[in-house]
Amino acid sequence: MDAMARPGVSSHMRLSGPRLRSLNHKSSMSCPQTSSFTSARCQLSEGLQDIDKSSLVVSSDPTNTRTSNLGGSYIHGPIHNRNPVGQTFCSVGVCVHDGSVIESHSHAKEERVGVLLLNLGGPETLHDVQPFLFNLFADPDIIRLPRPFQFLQRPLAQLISVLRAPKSKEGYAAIGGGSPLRKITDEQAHALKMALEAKKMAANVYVGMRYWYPFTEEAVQQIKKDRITRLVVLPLYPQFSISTTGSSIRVLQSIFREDSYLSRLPVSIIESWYQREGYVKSMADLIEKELQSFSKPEEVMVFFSAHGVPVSYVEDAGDPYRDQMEECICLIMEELKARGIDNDHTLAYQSRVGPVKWLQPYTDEVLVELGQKGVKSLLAVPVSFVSEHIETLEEIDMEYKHLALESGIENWGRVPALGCTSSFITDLADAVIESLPLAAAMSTPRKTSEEVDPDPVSYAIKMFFGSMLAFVLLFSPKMILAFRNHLF
Ligand SMILES: C=CC1=C(C)c2cc3[nH]c(cc4nc(cc5[nH]c(cc1n2)c(C)c5CCC(=O)O)C(CCC(=O)O)=C4C)c(C)c3C=C
Ligand SMILES: [Fe+2]
Repeated sequence: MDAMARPGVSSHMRLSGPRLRSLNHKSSMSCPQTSSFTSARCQLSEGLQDIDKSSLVVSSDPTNTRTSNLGGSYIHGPIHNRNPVGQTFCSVGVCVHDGSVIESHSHAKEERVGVLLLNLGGPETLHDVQPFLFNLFADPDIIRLPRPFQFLQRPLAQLISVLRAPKSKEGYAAIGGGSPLRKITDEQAHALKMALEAKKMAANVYVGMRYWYPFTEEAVQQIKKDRITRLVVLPLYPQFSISTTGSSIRVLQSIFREDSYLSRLPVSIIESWYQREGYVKSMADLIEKELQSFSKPEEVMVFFSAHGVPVSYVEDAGDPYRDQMEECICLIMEELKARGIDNDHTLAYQSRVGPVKWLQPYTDEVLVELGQKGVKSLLAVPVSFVSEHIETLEEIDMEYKHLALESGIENWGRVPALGCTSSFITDLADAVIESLPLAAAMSTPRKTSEEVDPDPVSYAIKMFFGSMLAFVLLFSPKMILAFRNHLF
């Protein structure tokens, strides 16, 4: 894996702590890495001492977020005073700037602050589903092929997207014919802009999606047009995964290193923020409130369901996702315990795709097991994402609810996604303000000659042989078995 394309991954590997493996537990333990928000901070700074600074971009961060910039350096030391407020005044989604403000006569000290929210994106209509899936499977951070086979990426993506599309379309049809992600993310962007303004920071907030409109590339073009002078990148995933935040950051890096303005722009990336007190408390608030809807709240099993990733991401590629997820759940349960709520809880992983092994235990299997063990009341808590989306609205609310009730669970509830919850958005605004002084210019080198796009003839040859090989692979026994079992 390209070290430059994975800011912070090496540090996460070193920061990883012991794992929690028990399926169900009382929240009487202390969290593996941290026993309080304060100690989370100490852990992070200590972990940074032995990091290879040449390949690492994580900064010493007193803010309970893991922050990096796009370059190869990181900044030590205390946070300085908050920055001056931006000078561009445009509303989210419009971002038409007043040229007279933007032009170069502006005072040297004037900052135009931008915040770029990164998200996955989703098909807006059923017609979009297959091309959206193509974009997703064409991402080398989603299907990780060994180097010699990377030329197969696009033909394979084409095949898998066509084969997966009918199943995905059914799901999107069941939730109204498209993903709500764009609308919700725009609302979050607007709410964040307002929260920043309330804290006396004017900023443009942009939305950049990885696999559908508005694409990250479009958002970056707008950032350029608006002549933003300092940028905070905020992925809307609380925990870091190579497949989500990592993938979006890789795209950003490749855009930034090709552009002289962008490569000089001070940027700070908030890589993960699941440890932030505001996020943890907001999640605990939602759980506490939802527990009250049960007749016997203390008997309810709190069931955290996270989006899975293939095991190889964690075990071979050093994805910190599972460690961060476990620590996140631990922090939420500690917060609940501090409020006198001591329910049993468990963590499982949902949404596996394809014939490889994913993080376990699997949500569907655990639900059946819990039903068999006599659990009668269960509160599902989606924990890897902060908007409603297909996997909450269809997979959890329909498929898993049905399975749970069939398995003997009698009382079912589900915590809503955080969305625009004000305590959460306010905390994101704090995260942005805290990370702003850490922004530094990107300094990654341009593409090497090997990485530069090939000439059209060799591209056509590769595509032809790639398609043939993908076709052969597709009919291999493992793939046939996967399709039979509806794994795609
Ligand atoms: C933390 C969140 C997510 C991780 C990690 C993640 C990894 C991951 N996902 C796929 C395959 C698919 N994901 C799909 C949709 C989807 N995924 C996430 C989040 C994470 N994915 C979200 C929020 C969404 C929904 C977007 C929406 O439209 O609402 C889909 C498409 C839907 C479907 O067909 O199920 C696929 C496919 C892989 C392979 C992967 C890790 C390698
Ligand atoms: Fe996904």
